[in-house]
Amino acid sequence: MIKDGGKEVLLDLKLHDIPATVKRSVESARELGVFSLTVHSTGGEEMLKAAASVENRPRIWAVTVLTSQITVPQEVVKMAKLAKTCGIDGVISSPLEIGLIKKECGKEFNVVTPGIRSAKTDDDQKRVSTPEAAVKEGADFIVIGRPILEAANPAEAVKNIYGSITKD
Ligand SMILES: O=C(O)c1cc(=O)[nH]c(=O)n1[C@@H]1O[C@H](COP(=O)(O)O)[C@@H](O)[C@H]1O
Repeated sequence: MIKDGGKEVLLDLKLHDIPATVKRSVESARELGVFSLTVHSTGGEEMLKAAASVENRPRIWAVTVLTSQITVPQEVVKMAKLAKTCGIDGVISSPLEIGLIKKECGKEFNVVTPGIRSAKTDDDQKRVSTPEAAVKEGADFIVIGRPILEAANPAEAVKNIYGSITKD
């Protein structure tokens, strides 16, 4: 239905399982025509390689360290490098590590960033930054949930965020 409307689907299941099961899941996602899907980089080298080995597959992005966890940038970069070595197309990381990942893994390696907050909030996200900062650092995609879903006027919230990232 979404595809029929000309839109792309991110299947955010964060797969984390034995290599054979993850491979089968990627094949199923391919049959559904999804644009991209997520796996946990902590699933390890064999799992990541199995996911990446599927032919004509959706784009795969590996979660480095969840944005709800406190960590150091070096740990995030370590997971990003592992994912890249295994043939994964990019990573999910917080906006705070974008520059470092791009520097270490190259500009073509996708960086997708949740943990986007225009103002300080008291929720579970620990490594956050604004939409403007994420785009400026080179994020390929930004993921924004509650600041839109829980806004009094979600359409207005989207308009404001879009305005903030498209002004020069
Ligand atoms: O893989 C993800 O999408 C993801 C990874 C991560 O490290 N942190 C993270 O928040 N996400 C997802 O991004 C979305 C962020 O939502 P909000 O925190 O409401 O903006 C949620 O759907 C999370 O599941």
